[in-house]
Amino acid sequence: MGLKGGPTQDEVMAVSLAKLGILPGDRVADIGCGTGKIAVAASKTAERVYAIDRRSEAIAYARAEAARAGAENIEFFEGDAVEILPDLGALDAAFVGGSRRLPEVLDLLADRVRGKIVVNAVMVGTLHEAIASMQRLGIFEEAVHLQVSRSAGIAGGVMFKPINPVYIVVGGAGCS
Ligand SMILES: C[S@@+](CC[C@H](N)C(=O)[O-])C[C@H]1O[C@@H](n2cnc3c(N)ncnc32)[C@H](O)[C@@H]1O
Repeated sequence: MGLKGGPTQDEVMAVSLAKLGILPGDRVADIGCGTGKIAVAASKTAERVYAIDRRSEAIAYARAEAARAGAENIEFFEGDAVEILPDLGALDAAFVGGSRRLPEVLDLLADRVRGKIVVNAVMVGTLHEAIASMQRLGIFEEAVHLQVSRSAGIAGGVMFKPINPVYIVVGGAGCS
């Protein structure tokens, strides 16, 4: 794919979506939507998905991916999530793939999300920020370290090649 940062690896997305537990009728935010991969996957179950990214090239890319997938229930927002979230109202779940201003983003989500908040972190600093913010807000549930290796061909045989490890941080029950 031609976009810096993403797409989320299939196995990481599968665990993240399982932790989000999106239900039919849900309103879901994908914060830092990048390629739109999570937004498109969430749109298959959710009623409405709000895909937010501060980079115009990410929004353009994600829009094209959504059109290709025939996903008509995704609304796109270009800008920082901290500026956009206050206008969205209540949400049922939120996926956070972007780490800028993470403590502020989590403050806003804790007030708005009825269900789960799932953060994907690649950097240890982001992992710490996510856990510390969720603990401060009283919404921290668990963190998962996901290390996946995939089969790859070698000299007529099969070996396993690791993909980059990802931390999946889960929070919830911030707002009722
Ligand atoms: C690692 S990429 C996300 C990958 C995406 N989940 C995918 O599957 O393609 C992180 C994205 O988050 C965006 N981002 C980071 N912090 C943000 C914020 N506070 N508000 C909006 N977008 C943000 C970046 O511009 C970048 O496109």
